[in-house]
Amino acid sequence: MPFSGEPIVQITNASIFQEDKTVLNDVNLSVEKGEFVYLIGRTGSGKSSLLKTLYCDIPLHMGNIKVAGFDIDKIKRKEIPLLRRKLGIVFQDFQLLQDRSVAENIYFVMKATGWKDKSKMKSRLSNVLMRVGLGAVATKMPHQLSGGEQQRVVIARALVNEPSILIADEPTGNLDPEVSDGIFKTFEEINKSGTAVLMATHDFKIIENYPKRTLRCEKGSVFDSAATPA
Ligand SMILES: Nc1ncnc2c1ncn2[C@@H]1O[C@H](COP(=O)(O)OP(=O)(O)OP(=O)(O)O)[C@@H](O)[C@H]1O
Repeated sequence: MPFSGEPIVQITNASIFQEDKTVLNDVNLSVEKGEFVYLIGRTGSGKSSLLKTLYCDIPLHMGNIKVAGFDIDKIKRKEIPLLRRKLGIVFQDFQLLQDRSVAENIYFVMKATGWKDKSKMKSRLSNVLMRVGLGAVATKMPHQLSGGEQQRVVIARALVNEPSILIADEPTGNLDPEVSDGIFKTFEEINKSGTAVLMATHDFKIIENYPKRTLRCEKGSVFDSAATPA
């Protein structure tokens, strides 16, 4: 697939920290608009730390990172919600509010990101649920859904503001293989409609079945499967 324009993620000479410890050194990579990239590596190799730095959950102390047009090294506190509106973030543990219905979970994010018009909210709700293959679940409570369905709701919630990139941290980590496959295909569908996906995963079945460019965190560095050997 041809990619055009400025990358959606551009990392230049960045070091990734956890508190005062360097987790990854001198990271240089980019993710193009509309690209689908895996982030792999052993437990503790720095995948989550790298992703968290991209959405400003961990501060960037060294280097430059540009995400969806925002300079992460210069970003002001008040701009962080604007950045996050351009990103869809999906975690392993579904992080749905358990005391609210599916619709209320999604409306919660809409309200927090400035949506006001009730009829537009309603139509966006059915649109995002449809995109993840969920029909009549809007009034259900999270505990009435399977793990796979809950993860679909999380993906739907992440799509509310039409993000340019989905950042997913082990999105299939807690699911059975067949369910994982279905969730993965949902990410692929979303990617086909133009949203870039950066997915940290340990799920080697998925990587084997759906090979893509892979970034591997190892011994403090990130290796890119697309890089030409020196
Ligand atoms: N909140 C934290 N405070 C201090 N150190 C942390 C914190 N979270 C992670 N670390 C450390 O940072 C390093 C990288 O962890 P990170 O969670 O980024 O790895 P990971 O590759 O995502 O691992 P996993 O696959 O288990 O999620 C590890 O040495 C970890 O112990």
